[in-house]
Amino acid sequence: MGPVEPADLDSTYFEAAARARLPADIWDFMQGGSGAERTLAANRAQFEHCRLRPRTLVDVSTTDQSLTLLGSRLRTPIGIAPMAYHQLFHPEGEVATARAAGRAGAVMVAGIFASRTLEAIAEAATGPLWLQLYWLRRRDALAAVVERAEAAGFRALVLTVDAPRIGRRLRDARNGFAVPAHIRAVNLDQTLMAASHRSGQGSSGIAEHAREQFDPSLTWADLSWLRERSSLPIVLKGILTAEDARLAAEHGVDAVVVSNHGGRQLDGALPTLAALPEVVAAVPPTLPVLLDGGVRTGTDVALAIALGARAVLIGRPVLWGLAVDGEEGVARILALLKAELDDTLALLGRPRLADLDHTAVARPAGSAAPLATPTPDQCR
Ligand SMILES: Cc1cc2nc3c(=O)[nH]c(=O)nc-3n(C[C@H](O)[C@H](O)[C@H](O)COP(=O)(O)O)c2cc1C
Ligand SMILES: CC(C)CC(=O)C(=O)O
Repeated sequence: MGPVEPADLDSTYFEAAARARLPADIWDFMQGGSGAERTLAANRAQFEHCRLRPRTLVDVSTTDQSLTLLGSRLRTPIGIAPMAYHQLFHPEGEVATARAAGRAGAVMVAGIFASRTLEAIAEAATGPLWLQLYWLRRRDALAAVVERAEAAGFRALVLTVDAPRIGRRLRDARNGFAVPAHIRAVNLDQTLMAASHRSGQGSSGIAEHAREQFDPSLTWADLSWLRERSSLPIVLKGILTAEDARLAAEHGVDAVVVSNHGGRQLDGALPTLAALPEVVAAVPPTLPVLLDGGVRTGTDVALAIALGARAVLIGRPVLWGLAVDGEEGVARILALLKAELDDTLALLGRPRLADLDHTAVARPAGSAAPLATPTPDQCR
């Protein structure tokens, strides 16, 4: 083995390196949140606030972070969150990301606004792929994408439910951000995407595009339309309350993602780690609950799993890796997070994911007292 690169010990290296490489408006689009960015900050603060309760004299000579999720075998509970337009960050776009996910044994959720075709992404992937959907007014276009995804071998549909319109992203509005003309959501008819490429006065192309093309009248009753069109598992992304978690279970969805869209939608929404326990408590134990938002270290992954998440999704750090070194950069970010989680499992005295339960988390933060059962306000 050669010398260890300092970069491979610290994901903040990738953040700084990505910032140095990216044009300011693309950096802002990626890194930013909505409004005063309170929820963006709260996602991180909640992880900082929680503390672990390590057990000792446990045999940790073997650690194991593998699991089965929606029928797919994964080598890690760390997956890639859906994000639009990976070619903003590297010319190979989603194809590079998919290769890196495969190398890590991680699930990748491709976005409906992917800049590479579903077929090219599927060809590059050696691990499971899911496809994220926004509910477009043009249901025929949505149905066509779903059909293509199924044919290409995608294994689940992830419907984003926290975006009837785009949050007030002030950085994008100030920058008049528009998706550059040479980067396209190639899986959709370009007449449906034109507004994304036009920068408006005091608004962004993506916000104007969503107003034009997203269907804000979507309700629970519409889920049956999607169910009728595909036999793939359906995952709802953007659940933050017990009420909606219960409705999701009642409507027969196959998994939910506790998410506030990385602080990019409703500013002031609660941080995902704080919402997680009530969502987990509201659904049957067989229904997988995932979490995203602010997961930056192996410790964060362990906290989320201990509080009931089956897996986590990573957003911005994947794009930092992609911007720095394409497939290799994403592979390095995923390898780093996996190595950190492996260390955490060993030092926490919980060598398998199944050993990680609420007794691994102190409550309230800083207190050593465990709880007999998890409560919605654990670690708040
Ligand atoms: C640049 C960017 C683009 C995104 N695009 C989408 C998208 O198209 N669909 C979606 O459901 N979520 C999208 N998200 C939200 C992510 O899926 C995820 O919820 C969030 O980034 C997780 O938080 P983190 O970045 O703090 O890890 C996007 C996030 C970023 C940063
Ligand atoms: C093109 C956008 C709707 C994608 C995005 O920025 C997001 O969903 O956060």
